[in-house]
Amino acid sequence: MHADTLRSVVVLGSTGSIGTQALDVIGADPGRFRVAGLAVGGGNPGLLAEQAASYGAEVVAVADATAVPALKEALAARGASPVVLAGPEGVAEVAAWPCDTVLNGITGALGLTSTLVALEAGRTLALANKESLIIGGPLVKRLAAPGQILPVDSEHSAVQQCLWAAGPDGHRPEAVRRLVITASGGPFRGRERAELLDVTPEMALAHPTWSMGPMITINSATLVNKGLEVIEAHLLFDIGFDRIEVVVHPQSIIHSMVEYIDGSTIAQASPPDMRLPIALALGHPGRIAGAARAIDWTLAHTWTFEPLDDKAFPAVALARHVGTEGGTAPAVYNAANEACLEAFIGGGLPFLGIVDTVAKVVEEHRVTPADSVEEVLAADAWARARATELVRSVAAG
Ligand SMILES: NC(=O)C1=CN([C@@H]2O[C@H](COP(=O)(O)OP(=O)(O)OC[C@H]3O[C@@H](n4cnc5c(N)ncnc54)[C@H](OP(=O)(O)O)[C@@H]3O)[C@@H](O)[C@H]2O)C=CC1
Ligand SMILES: CC(=O)[C@@H](O)[C@H](O)COP(=O)(O)O
Ligand SMILES: [Mn+2]
Repeated sequence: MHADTLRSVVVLGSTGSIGTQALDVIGADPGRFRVAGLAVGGGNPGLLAEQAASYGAEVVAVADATAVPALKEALAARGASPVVLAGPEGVAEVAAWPCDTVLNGITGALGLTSTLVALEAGRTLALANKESLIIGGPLVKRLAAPGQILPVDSEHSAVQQCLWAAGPDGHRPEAVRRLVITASGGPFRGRERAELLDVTPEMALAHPTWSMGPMITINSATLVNKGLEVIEAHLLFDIGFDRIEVVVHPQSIIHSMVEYIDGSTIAQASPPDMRLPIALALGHPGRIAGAARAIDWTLAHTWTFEPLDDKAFPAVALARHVGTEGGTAPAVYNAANEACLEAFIGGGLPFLGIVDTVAKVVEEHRVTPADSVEEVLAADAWARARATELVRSVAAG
């Protein structure tokens, strides 16, 4: 590929699970990609410096300004001299840095500003940070031109591929009967509610099929991740909640499906490896050869499907409820969950308390429109504070 066809990429959250895999994809094809900028929280300045030096980033940012001295020292030791920015404003500046594609691999609601800034700057947004779309909802959608957001989340990348595979006619909304989103079921699949009483963070962090950051891993255990993904699918593909189904598929090989009105179902299948959806979003509209391993059809293997147990795992039904309410409701669901995760990891809330508390916060919330960032952030702040109060009152007995 000629140098002027190089695609420049900004990777936000470059030291995390998505970020490091994105750099693997980029590094495997230096004729296709170059790294324009990197941004992180600041927990691992040494790794950020190493990435900046290896990939020749023009700019790096750490959200936590106290990490700057260690970062500068590590950069100097590697002979790298990118522009160094700090604080949330520094991260936002990297999100708007001149480039072709911004990959948002930041975790949680913190990723909202970057999503908005990248879209406003006109960049193609490879979106792993589902939370920003879910909480920003109409705000994010208003900013995004058709095709400007490319999903990185494996299920949504799969749906996108199924829609593309069906050709121009299959992509028409009236041709689609429903989307079927697959869920691994997490480490506690098959358990009843009573069997979830003494689940520890260590147990919840043991995902059966994917290796991911801690927040999404625990969200997979509670099925909150699948709830968020149902809302994400509704927003990305403009389809009603009554036409989005969840099916448990423990092997995580079928990443989702589209059922058409004529009874045909198109599914996307590949071994669980995020480098495939990342490569697809970064390389779009091309496919990157060897981005991930394909299924080995010489080995005997079985794919199974089962219904979701909504009694033991009510998070998906709750997400459908907040998604249907719209406005600030999804932001409240997400923020209450993030606060509860922190409490669970810190030992201050039992596993079942996570979704129970989110449900209480959602019930108390008076939904308002989410037409501005301020409205979304106010709902987010209220939900975190209320969830924290409820957690404390439970702990106090
Ligand atoms: N991991 C996966 O396989 C998948 C992840 N996703 C989604 O992708 C996103 C990232 O997940 P994952 O990679 O697992 O998470 P990780 O926890 O592994 O990584 C998060 C990254 O975000 C950085 N970060 C934290 N705070 C900020 C901030 N304020 N500004 C900039 N960067 C920040 C972290 O830096 P530091 O460590 O310095 O704090 C780290 O680099 C999530 O939204 C998740 O739901 C979706 C599908 C699959
Ligand atoms: C890899 C990915 O996209 C994750 O969101 C994954 O789907 C989590 O697995 P669960 O199906 O267990 O939520
Ligand atoms: Mn997913």
